[in-house]
This record gives sequence, C-alpha cells and structure tokens, in this order.
Amino acid sequence: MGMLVDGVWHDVWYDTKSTAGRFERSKAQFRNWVTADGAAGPTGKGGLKAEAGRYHLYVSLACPWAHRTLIFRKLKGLEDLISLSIVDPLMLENGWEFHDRDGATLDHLFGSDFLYQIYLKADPAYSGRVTVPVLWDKQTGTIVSNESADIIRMFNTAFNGLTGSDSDYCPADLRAEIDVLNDRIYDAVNNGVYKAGFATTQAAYEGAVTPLFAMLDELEERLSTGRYLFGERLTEADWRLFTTLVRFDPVYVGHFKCNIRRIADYPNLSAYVRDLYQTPGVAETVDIRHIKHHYYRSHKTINPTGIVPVGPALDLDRPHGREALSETELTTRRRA
Ligand SMILES: N[C@@H](CCC(=O)N[C@@H](CS)C(=O)NCC(=O)O)C(=O)O
Repeated sequence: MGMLVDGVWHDVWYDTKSTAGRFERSKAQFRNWVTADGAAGPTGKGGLKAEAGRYHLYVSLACPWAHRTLIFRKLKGLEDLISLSIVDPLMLENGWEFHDRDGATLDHLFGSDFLYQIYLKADPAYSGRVTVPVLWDKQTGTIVSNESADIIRMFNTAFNGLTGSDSDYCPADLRAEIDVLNDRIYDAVNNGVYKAGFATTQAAYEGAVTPLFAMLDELEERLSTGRYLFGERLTEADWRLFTTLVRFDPVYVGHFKCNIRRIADYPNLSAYVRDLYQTPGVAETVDIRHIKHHYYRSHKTINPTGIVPVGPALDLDRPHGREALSETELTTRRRA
C-alpha cells in the first residue's frame, strides 16, 4: 500500500492520525468523460468520443468500485469494444501489481509492473493514491477517469450507438432519486465498511458501524415490497449496492468487523444479492478468491498473519424467489 507524491512512489499506509482515527477517502483526480459524440460530460471536462477499441479498463476483481465498471462493461455489451487488464489481488509495498496468474493479467497495454506507472504516464508529477478502476484512452495516452461512479455512467449511455444496447440503468425520470439514494448508500454502506475497517480508534469504528447497520436495516425493509431498490426497475443503484453486499459476509463481517449482523441474517437482502448475482453475465464478474485474498493478505495492519479464512460457505446460486415480487408489483399497478 502506498501513494505517489510529486511523481515518486512512497510505501505508506492510510494516515488516520490527523482525523481522530477516521478513514477519509480522497477524491478521484481524473474526471474526463467519454460521450457518444465527444462533447464535454457532466464534469465539464473530457469530451472524448466513444469509439470501439479506443479505451482500456484497468480493474481489480477484488475491488468493489472496480467491480461496478466490470458489471457495466458486461451488461452493456462492451467487452469487445473496451479491452481489459486485471491487477493481482495482492496489494503490498508497490501497490497494485500486474502478474499473469490465477485470473490476474499482465498490463496488456504497456507491460508495466505496477499500476502507479500508468498514473505516471498520465501525469509524471501525480500526487495521490493509485486506485482502480482506471479508464485509459489509447488515443490521447492519458487517464480518462479513475472514478467508478463516473465510468459506469459513461458506460451506461456513451457507447449505445456502437453496441445497439438500449438498457438504461439510470433513466432520466429516476436520476434525481437514484442520486440521492446513491449518496446515502455510499456514505453508510459502500464507504461505511471501509470507514469501520480502517478506523484506528474505537469511536471512529463505532461511528461507522452503527449507521452502516441502520442503513442495512432500512434497505432490508425497502426490499420487502420491491424486487429492486426502485421497484421492478433494475438500476445503477442496485449494482452499486451489490458489489458491497457480495463482499460483506466473506470479508467485511470478519476483516472489517462489520459484524452486528451478516447479510445471511437479512432474508430480503440475501435473496436480493442472489437475484443480482444470477442476472445473466454477472456471476462471471464475481471472483470470491480474489476478493478474500486481497483483503486478508494485503492489509497487514489489520490481519498481520495474512491468513485467509476458509468460510463462510456461500450459496449464491440458490433460488432467490424474488420474481414473485415483480409479479405482485405489476398486478398492483395494473389494478391501480
Ligand atoms: N473513488 C474511487 C475509489 C477507488 C478505490 O479506492 N479503489 C481501491 C481498491 S478497492 C484502491 O485502489 N485502493 C488503493 C489505495 O487506496 O491506495 C472509485 O470509486 O473509483
């Protein structure tokens, strides 16, 4: 684990001393945007045209943020258009590394040893964390974006003209509500597990774990009446929640001490995770081995022995029964 300072790699762990033991995630710095016609995106930056073969995605199969982009690449039929490199699950003194083993790959573009070398190609004086995902533009030779929330929005629409895909995970009529729910889930759940796990004081840990479970309780209730977070409409908000929930019992319960309840203890949330997992194409994006090995072996301050727990037994292929909710919703709506 480390970061770049003025273009030089330093092997350092997160600094929580200046924040009373709290983990504070830094903001992604590359915020350009790919659009259908090359016009500027919502950040006002970018203006990179969607073209087949032009972009390359760097991900970790372990990382919940990168996982979002992999799911969208799959669901939106972008696999032949956007090439992919997968970092090794172990992230130690050099940060993310490339190795051709166990589902990880070499850096297919440059043959780099470390992901930080890609950041330096984009900005030789870069200061900040070196994170996945990274969307790279082969044409201009720089990083388009290292913010997963932006990348999935680009994937949702920018390439539709090339793929013929018309599925929309962020429909205009729901966008404002999706944004509000995303923010709440980000703070309490997606980033909440990290705030709990990386806390270095009791107060900081409890300050994260309590709202995390309050939010899971609320989502459990919400999912009792609708198949997805927005009823029968499967949206971006579901995929953003899914990548955290699928890691919860195997990793966050133990490694990050998020153990008031397991997802398995929530009937609706656990069936919902299976439902999303069983959506065609999605299971192929989930690599529980990379997930467990990354967290338990990379975070030596949390798990010094690097021992990876054998359990829990997961059965993500078990029937979920949530189709019935869609049917009930449809019948109710027809009657109304
Ligand atoms: N805001 C970023 C966060 C990405 C992120 O933090 N990725 C983690 C992996 S789960 C990472 O690469 N961490 C390396 C580090 O912080 O040094 C996004 O959503 O794209």
